[in-house]
Amino acid sequence: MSDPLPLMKDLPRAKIPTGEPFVLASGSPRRAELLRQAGYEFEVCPAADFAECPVDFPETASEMVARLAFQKAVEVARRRKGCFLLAADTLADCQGKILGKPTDRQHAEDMLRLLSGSEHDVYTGVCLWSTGTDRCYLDVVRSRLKMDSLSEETIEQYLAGGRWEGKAGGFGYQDGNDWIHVVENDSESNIVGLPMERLAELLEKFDSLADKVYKSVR
Ligand SMILES: Cc1cn([C@H]2C[C@H](O)[C@@H](COP(=O)(O)OP(=O)(O)OP(=O)(O)O)O2)c(=O)[nH]c1=O
Repeated sequence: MSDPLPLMKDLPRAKIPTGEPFVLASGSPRRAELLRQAGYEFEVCPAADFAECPVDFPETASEMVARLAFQKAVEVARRRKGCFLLAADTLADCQGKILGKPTDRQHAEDMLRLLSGSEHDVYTGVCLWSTGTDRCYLDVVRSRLKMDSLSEETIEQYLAGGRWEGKAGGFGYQDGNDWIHVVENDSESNIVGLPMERLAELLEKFDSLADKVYKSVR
């Protein structure tokens, strides 16, 4: 379900460091809306679904969002030359269980029941990549949330509204629910898919932070 993102006040914006066209390598309507609200000019070029392929080795939620953001950037960088790419990935982590987007309503319900009454973390991985100069930087931002214990009625109502679709952890912080609270790092934009404050910092410092994507072999 596509629902409008409430207006977020005072979202920061920074210059694209290389002057290349800015490309959002994501199909997330929330990420595009956040960039628009901050006043960025950009094109949208989502990564193919296979960029989110699963792997069979242990990794933390933080490692996984960094890897997936990088994979999405790699996939788009192959096709879109001479641009400044931004790719991202968002996951929730509750007691060591990593929660991505629910595959169906039952999956969303299972996630909500797991999160109900607990604290959990939301991680967003951000990959910035200047394809013209072949320099890249990866970062991860974490926010901690607490969900009240949800009644059967609340779970049923929320699932019936369909707003769980396409959202990591099966719920949207932005949906105006009074049962979800920020405990640490109140970057609301991070929770909904793109840490706008960190993005502006990374753009400002990109020239000193970023490194060649591959140093020796390409
Ligand atoms: C935790 C949380 C996530 N989300 C969203 C942000 C992301 O769009 C989505 C996580 O899925 P992602 O795989 O990070 O992104 P996406 O599939 O929407 O887009 P793409 O893969 O093309 O980049 O969950 C919310 O909207 N609200 C929330 O509270």
